[in-house]
Amino acid sequence: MSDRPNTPLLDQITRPADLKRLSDAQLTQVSQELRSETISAVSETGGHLGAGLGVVELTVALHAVFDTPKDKLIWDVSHQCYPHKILTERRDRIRTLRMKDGLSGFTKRSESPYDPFGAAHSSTSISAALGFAVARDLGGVIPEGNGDAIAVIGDGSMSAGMAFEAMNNAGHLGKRLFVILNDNEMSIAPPVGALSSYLSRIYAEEPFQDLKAVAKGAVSLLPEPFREGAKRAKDMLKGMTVGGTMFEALGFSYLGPIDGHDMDQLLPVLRTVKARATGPVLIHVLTKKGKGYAPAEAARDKGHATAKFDVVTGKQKKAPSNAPSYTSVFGDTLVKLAAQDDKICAVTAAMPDGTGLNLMAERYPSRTFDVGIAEQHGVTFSAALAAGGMKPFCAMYSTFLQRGYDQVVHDVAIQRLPVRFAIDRAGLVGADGATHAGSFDISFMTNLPGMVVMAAADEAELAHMVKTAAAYDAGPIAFRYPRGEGVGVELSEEPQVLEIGKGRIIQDGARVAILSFGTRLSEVQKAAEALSAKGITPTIADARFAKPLDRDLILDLVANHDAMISIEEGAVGGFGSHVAQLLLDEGALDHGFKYRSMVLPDTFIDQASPKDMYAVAAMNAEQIEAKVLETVGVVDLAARRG
Ligand SMILES: Cc1ncc(C[n+]2csc(CCOP(=O)(O)OP(=O)(O)O)c2C)c(N)n1
Ligand SMILES: CC(=O)[C@@H](O)[C@H](O)COP(=O)(O)O
Ligand SMILES: [Mg+2]
Repeated sequence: MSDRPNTPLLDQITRPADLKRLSDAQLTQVSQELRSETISAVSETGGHLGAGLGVVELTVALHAVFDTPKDKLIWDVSHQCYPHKILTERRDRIRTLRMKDGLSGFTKRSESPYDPFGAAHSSTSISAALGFAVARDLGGVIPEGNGDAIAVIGDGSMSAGMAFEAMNNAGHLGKRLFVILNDNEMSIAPPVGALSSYLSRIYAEEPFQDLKAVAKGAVSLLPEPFREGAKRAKDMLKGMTVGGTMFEALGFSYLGPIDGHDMDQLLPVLRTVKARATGPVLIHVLTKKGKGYAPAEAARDKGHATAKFDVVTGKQKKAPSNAPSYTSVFGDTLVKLAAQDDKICAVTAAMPDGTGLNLMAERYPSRTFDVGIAEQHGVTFSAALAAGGMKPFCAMYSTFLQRGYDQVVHDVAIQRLPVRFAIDRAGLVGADGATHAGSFDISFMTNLPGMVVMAAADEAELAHMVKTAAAYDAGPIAFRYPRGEGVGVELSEEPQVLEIGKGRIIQDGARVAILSFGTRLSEVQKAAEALSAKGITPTIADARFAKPLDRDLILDLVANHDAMISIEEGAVGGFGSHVAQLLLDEGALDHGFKYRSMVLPDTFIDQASPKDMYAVAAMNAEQIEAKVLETVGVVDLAARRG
């Protein structure tokens, strides 16, 4: 290491092996520099700031003690991985985070060998770590080698069933495995539930300052790892919990709680477990989300996610909005309907603000339930609320509803229970990338017998669909809408109840019909304007429903046009596939009628702006225009040659 004064130590770190040459005091200095670098980078890119700031010391300590990438460091959700990326050969690209062709905002196997397991949905890390540990012990061979497996999981993510399924299995198998429980007493919103209270009680029973003093005393016995003192420190730390913990009951050794911002505690404890552990160990680390950046620490969400910002003031640089977000239209409409109907209630899985249910929670707290990160439970809970005579709105992001799919089938659809699924973040979402894209819900919901599936073309349509769902008691019903702002249409005072299975004509035309499902409608309209200059006026229809399909509307379009193109913000197997099935069943394609569908391509699309992602998917106005020209056979040869 350079002895040059004032040279940031971080400038001398390219990869974790470089940390091994530093003293403990220098590691503390690296942490400070890493925190500044993280803040500086996220101020330019926007993204998940608070979680990363909370694990800066932990990141340095883990990389200093363990031997990544041979040892497998697995970040749960991985929204806290920016400091990890800086230390693992990616500092030079850290200012491209979440951008097109830049670094992913999450861990990603294809990006780096230091990311042994990708994530972005929560609570998968313990299962993954256990899989690596078992593969190691069975002699699995991979280029980086198979060392220790370490899962870092937050208190919010620990509330999901999957984490406990993994703990249960790990405790039974008894493999050497490390779980770091990063307890910052925050999820995106303040954490909820009995587990959260339990974790607080673990250290509330002993004043934290006392524990800290004892822990410090214990670890001061450990000038070097692997000495006799290590065992004593371990025993002392373990002995601090009164009467054992639920983790011990599950077969883990429990260590802690320790202060996750104090390198004098983190380093010796990690060295101790690395040297001594034989089975599964859980290390309970207390941290602060947003640590070390006052605007994040002061924010309601502790800086969970931010737009680009000014580092000095913390002020976020957001583009002014021209229309309300779909999320807020959903939240506002639901609150209005709940005022008229006391059976309306709402369920969110740890996303009250993200789904707009914060509005419902403020106005009707006794009818609003945040179940924690527990989509499976949230869906079944909603099913039984419906069975019990309530009108539950189960509001989830499309991507997270995937986790509750068996419950949608088994508990809701088969029993024909009138759960109202409000599916937010439908379609391509932008900077969060492929893991968060809402690509599959049209397919997986329309495949279910008895499920009604709607997509809003704009924010006014969304309000109608919320009202339609509230009025529909015959079985389950779902409506989907995208992330971000509406298109700026006027919202009616009184939303309407739509007729189930009926679409609407937006524009009458000739030769070709465009049948839109969802918010591609505005792109279709832009394409139609460009086409009119070329002498083509397509008919435009908004299907509103993918299930049941508006057969009359569709067969009428077939009867009066030479060709039809459907478009939806979803993968193959959804709306277009159901339309194709109808046309086949009706023999509508037997006589040369041309039908084409525009769906998301059969690839996972990397992060970029939604517009750029839809360009990759070939679903923006220009591409719709090209599809129409191609379909009706008026291909602009000059443009093609150009
Ligand atoms: C299955 C799933 N549901 C919801 C989310 C959205 N989400 C991302 S981070 C987060 C909070 C996680 O809290 P915690 O694990 O305590 O981490 P912290 O942000 O506090 O570091 C949530 C709810 C998700 N990523 N995955
Ligand atoms: C990490 C995670 O899963 C969430 O924080 C997600 O990034 C939120 O997305 P929205 O910004 O669309 O609410
Ligand atoms: Mg947390």
